[in-house]
Amino acid sequence: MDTPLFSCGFAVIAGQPNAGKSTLLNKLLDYKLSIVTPKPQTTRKKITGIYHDNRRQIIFLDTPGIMQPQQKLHESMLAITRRTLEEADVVIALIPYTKGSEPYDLDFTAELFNAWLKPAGKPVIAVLNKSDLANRAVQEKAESVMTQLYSPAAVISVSALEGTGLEKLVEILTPFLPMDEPLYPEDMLSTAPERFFVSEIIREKIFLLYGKEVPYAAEVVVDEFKEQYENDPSRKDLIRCSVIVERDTQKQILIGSQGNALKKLGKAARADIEEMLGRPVFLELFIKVRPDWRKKHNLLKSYGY
Ligand SMILES: Nc1nc2c(ncn2[C@@H]2O[C@H](COP(=O)(O)OP(=O)(O)OP(=O)(O)O)[C@@H](O)[C@H]2O)c(=O)[nH]1
Repeated sequence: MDTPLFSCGFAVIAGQPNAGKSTLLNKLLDYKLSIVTPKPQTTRKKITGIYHDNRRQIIFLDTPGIMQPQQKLHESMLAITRRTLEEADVVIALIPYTKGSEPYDLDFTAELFNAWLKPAGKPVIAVLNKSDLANRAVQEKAESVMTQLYSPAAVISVSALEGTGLEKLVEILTPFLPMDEPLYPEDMLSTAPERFFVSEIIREKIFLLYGKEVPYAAEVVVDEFKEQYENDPSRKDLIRCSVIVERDTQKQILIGSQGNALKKLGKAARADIEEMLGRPVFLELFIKVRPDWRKKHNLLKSYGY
């Protein structure tokens, strides 16, 4: 009897901020791996998520959204996107439908294909996301225009939010993956460590709870992660984190009157961290001011950019 064929490879998700990359990844893996917020540019670093079934293992690499760099942090984020594209066996160009006069952002799509995807030279699947916002006639037209203009290897409309079209997308990606043994164990969802997800959860809550520039000026560093619950269930795991901001005024906003805003942040983050880890934690947040950290090479490096 023939051994069953198995494919394994890397699919990079690239697109504009807010295209729905994180939502797609979470839905495909049926797990909230990547933070999702209504604000653009929440994904700052590459995230690896691993999809596994009996025929294939697809290692998805999420990338920071492509935009015009306005500061050093953005330049580092774009460099991450460029390097990630080099690792791809296949690229998902994720383009969201919009409700405006154009079915999707025509200018950005031209830039995505011409400036980013063609030079990378990898097979590209054009994935039109948010299909719940466009009727079938609009979708068919958009798919055919996309094929004429950019000749991707395939075009498909999906709704990451509602989960439609995703099984078909997995089938479309498969022939582009090398025939190979799985690289990772089948129950492994990501290669990133737990402490990375802890800092991402806190960042997500900052994006959801605070307005204006505060979330963009904030970075979260896990200073200490003491696992003690497993050996002694009377003691919760202890997680100490610094929330870095650029100015004193931002620190005051994060803390809020009588510390109420910070308490709310801690409570919301702790609930999600406990759900992710499946055990109780004691979470301590310290707010620190590092003036202009987003412009300083050394600080960016120490935060992993
Ligand atoms: N209607 C609709 N909304 C969606 C869909 N997919 C994502 N969204 C919404 O679009 C917004 C952005 O989604 P994200 O998944 O955070 O987008 P992203 O591309 O990861 O964004 P960045 O982290 O900024 O690069 C969120 O409010 C999502 O709920 C979809 O299929 N349909």
